[in-house]
Amino acid sequence: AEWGYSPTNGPDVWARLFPQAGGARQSPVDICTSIASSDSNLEMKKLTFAYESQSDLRILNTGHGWKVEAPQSGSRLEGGPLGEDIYQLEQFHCHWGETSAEGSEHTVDGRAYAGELHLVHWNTTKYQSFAEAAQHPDGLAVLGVFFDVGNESNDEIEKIVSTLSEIKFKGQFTDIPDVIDPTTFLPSGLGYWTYLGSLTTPPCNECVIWIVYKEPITVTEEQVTYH
Ligand SMILES: C[C@@H](NC(=O)c1ccc(Cl)c(S(N)(=O)=O)c1)c1ccccc1O
Ligand SMILES: [Zn+2]
Repeated sequence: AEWGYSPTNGPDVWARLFPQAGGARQSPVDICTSIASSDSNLEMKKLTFAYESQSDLRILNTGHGWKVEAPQSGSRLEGGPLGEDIYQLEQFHCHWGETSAEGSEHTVDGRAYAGELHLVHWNTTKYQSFAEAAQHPDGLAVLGVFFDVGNESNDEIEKIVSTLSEIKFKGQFTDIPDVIDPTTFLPSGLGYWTYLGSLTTPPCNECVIWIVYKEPITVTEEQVTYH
């Protein structure tokens, strides 16, 4: 049974096929800024990240957007809400919609953004593999970055979007020749919201520490709409 986003196979029926989708810490959520509380000890342990630049990364058409496989043993995400554990980049992917008025998974006070980039990491301090980490409540950490549509195109996103014409159909993949540095996807303002949630796609494992940046990055309409 293929899951998707239609009335017959979308989020409202995922729980029939994927029991975790009916759980108590499901993502995405609407971030209500008025009730989000600031947590002083998050400020004490600054969230830090270090990525490598990689070329020839494989990009896949997942049928729900694109996904770049980027296992980076040299990458590190730590601090902030991640306790003493170190998380390593596994992949990054994008969610977007038919128009630039919608497409993000998280919303902020009910407002959707044109799209949302997810940098998926797993806890290498405690677990031996991504698959194993995804079975534990502190197994994954995902950085979410909202896309705002504006006049400037994002050069790094362009390196990715420029390959999509080669992978028009679900399951197709190709290599991105350019060097990609995931650091360039992050906004300059590093304020974020964080909460304990899940994969937003099946099997919806409740294993994700979410870190959603407040500041969106700007991309052009062409960079975030289906063609
Ligand atoms: C879209 C893509 N999803 C992932 O690869 C994915 C994996 C881990 C996380 Cl943590 C997330 S997320 N969105 O919570 O950041 C998404 C996907 C495509 C096809 C089939 C299954 C499937 O999962
Ligand atoms: Zn995602």
